Amino acid sequence: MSTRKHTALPKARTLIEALPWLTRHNGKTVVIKFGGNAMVDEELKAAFAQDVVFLRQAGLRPVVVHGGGPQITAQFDRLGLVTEFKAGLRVTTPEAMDVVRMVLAGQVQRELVGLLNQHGPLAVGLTGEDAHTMSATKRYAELDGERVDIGRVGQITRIDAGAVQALLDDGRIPVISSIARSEDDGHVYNVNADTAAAALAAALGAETLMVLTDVEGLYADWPSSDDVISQLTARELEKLLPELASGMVPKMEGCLYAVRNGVNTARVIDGRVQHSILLEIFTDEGIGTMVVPDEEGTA
Ligand SMILES: Nc1ncnc2c1ncn2[C@@H]1O[C@H](COP(=O)(O)OP(=O)(O)O)[C@@H](O)[C@H]1O
Ligand SMILES: CC(=O)N[C@@H](CCC(=O)OP(=O)(O)O)C(=O)O
Repeated sequence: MSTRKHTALPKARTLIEALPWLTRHNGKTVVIKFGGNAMVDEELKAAFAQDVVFLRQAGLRPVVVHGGGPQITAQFDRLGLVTEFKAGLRVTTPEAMDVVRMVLAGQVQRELVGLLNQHGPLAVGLTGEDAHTMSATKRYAELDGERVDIGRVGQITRIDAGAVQALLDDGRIPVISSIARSEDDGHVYNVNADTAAAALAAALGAETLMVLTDVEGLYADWPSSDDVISQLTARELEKLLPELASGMVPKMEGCLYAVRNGVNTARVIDGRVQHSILLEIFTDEGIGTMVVPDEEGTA
């Protein structure tokens, strides 16, 4: 009996350590972007689902916005079709849009909803099309100073967060695919998932935007070094933006947009580390890169 008590004590301490964080975050909305590159294996995806459900049961209001770039590319491969990116955005013909929509809404979103719902009737999947959650107009890519037509790629013009708020109020976990309804015509647009998550976080007045990816955070001098910048202000990030490359660009632009539009912190964290969400929310040692608004920072 006494041995059992003794071995259980560290567990109680761990729970107590989380108390100030639980108090601080109670009732707060957290938008979590789960990148396609972070969905490495089944175990990680299951741990992701556990973390999100944990947040919900601990009194937070988590919202998941998911990507699926590698999964979309794999589907193109299976179909024997070629797909290309320009300035980090997928060239999306109307036929390609069908594939993007099928993979994001029909495959990746369904899988995440299924994993979350193993813990109860919690997750509800939707795309930005549903209830006009995300509206967009055509976005062009900038290549060597030239405007390039990349098809049905959208830039978000409006977020109607009503349906997402209603789901949160009902105790659900919304899982959202980055597809937007078109303001221009009756069709839909492919939206980068980082951009979609940032826009939604701002519209929801979220406390935190958390972007899970396949690196430890923002590297100061990528690819020469893997020193992670643990914290920076919006102004510091703005100065760094022109030097960033590839997939980090929409992530950091999204973080900047979020903190400049009412979100308290925006973080990029390593989705390959199991339970990285819990480590980031409930401990002092943040594990990735945290962007804070100017007035709270050190710029
Ligand atoms: N400064 C940087 N710090 C970290 N990663 C960077 C940086 N610049 C570019 N990257 C690249 O960005 C990638 C993450 O973006 P992306 O591949 O789009 O991921 P996701 O599918 O999670 O959205 C990293 O794997 C890395 O190759
Ligand atoms: C316009 C554009 O490029 N859209 C992305 C949408 C998915 C996405 O952003 O997925 P990750 O977060 O996994 O990169 C695409 O088609 O790949």
